[in-house]
Amino acid sequence: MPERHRVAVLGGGSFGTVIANTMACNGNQVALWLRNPALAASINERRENDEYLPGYTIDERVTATLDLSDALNGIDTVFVAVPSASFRTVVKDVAVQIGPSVVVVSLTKGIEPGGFHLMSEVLAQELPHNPRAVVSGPNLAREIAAGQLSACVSASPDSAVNASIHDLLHSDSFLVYSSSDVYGVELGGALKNIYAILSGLCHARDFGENTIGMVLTRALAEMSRFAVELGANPLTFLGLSGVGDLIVTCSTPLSRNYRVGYGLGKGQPLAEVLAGMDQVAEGINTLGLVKAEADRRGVPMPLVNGLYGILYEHRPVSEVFSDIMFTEVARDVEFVAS
Ligand SMILES: NC(=O)c1ccc[n+]([C@@H]2O[C@H](COP(=O)([O-])OP(=O)(O)OC[C@H]3O[C@@H](n4cnc5c(N)ncnc54)[C@H](O)[C@@H]3O)[C@@H](O)[C@H]2O)c1
Ligand SMILES: O=P(O)(O)OC[C@H](O)CO
Repeated sequence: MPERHRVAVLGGGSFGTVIANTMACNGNQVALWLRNPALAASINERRENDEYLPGYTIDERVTATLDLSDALNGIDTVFVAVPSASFRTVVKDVAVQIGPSVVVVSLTKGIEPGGFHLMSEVLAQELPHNPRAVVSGPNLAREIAAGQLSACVSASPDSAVNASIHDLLHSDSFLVYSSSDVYGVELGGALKNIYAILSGLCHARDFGENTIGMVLTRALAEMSRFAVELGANPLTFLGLSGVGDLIVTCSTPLSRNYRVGYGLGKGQPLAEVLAGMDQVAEGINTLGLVKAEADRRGVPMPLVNGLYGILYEHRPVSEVFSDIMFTEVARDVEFVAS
């Protein structure tokens, strides 16, 4: 297969690695930038990210590098796959090293701590002249690595940018759809992490499937309501990056956020659950940020408030669920039942 594009992926965790490899298998030359020399050597010499995706073979067209300038040299597109807490720092370094024609894509599903900035807003602030997009959807890295059929949504106001991302990423096992609703797509990916924590907690407490179905339906109502307040299209939440990602992340221990909730539901303190994870669970930070923003805007978020109470105010789970289901239900019933 002839070389097609030169691209960079920033962040050598599970998602950065699988997206880098997906593009390489499509014939593109991919620089994967990461910080861990041993991991770079593992990828370059043994074709394996032995820390995050052991056993997954990485194509020869992926070159791991510790040098950001090297990674960005001669590229037409850069994908950012670091946690939201590090996103701006990384993007600032990128901004001084790329020209205005390079397409910049966020793969990150979170909200910047210390304010309420979505990744698309950080990109607009730091790289105002570059074409930009976000990619989100029901995309468990391990399942993509296993070749399970998966699909994502590329969102940009510029259809040519969506087309270029489709060209890089789309394959027989990884389908790429397009949207112009950037906020809707990225908010779906960020907000569902909160409800994945809640779902993990419900599963740990052996709640029935009927109950969990009701909780997730309410979650969809709540996240859509919040996102619409921020300018998203409510219909986006009926698609892959909304309800699609919500279903996946709330259903499986492959999700880090679900695992956090499961541990909490089994009585582990939050600090202990997090100490046992070597990967980011974005929902923890997102929960506090969304609660503060919803309070500020006056958006009713009973599930967010309830989970916040369990995590940070030591409220008993049974008391919170009683409140959510019997006291605060009225405002969501209209949406859910219609
Ligand atoms: N893993 C998935 O299934 C998946 C799927 C879709 C989206 N995402 C999102 O992608 C983002 C990254 O997730 P992941 O699964 O790859 O996380 P991860 O925890 O597996 O890896 C994150 C990587 O970023 C690196 N990193 C952190 N701060 C950095 C910095 N300042 N500079 C350079 N590198 C830095 C870490 O060292 C690590 O290698 C998250 O926002 C996540 O929600 C993950
Ligand atoms: O492992 P999580 O909980 O970060 O979820 C991974 C992906 O976002 C699922 O689409």
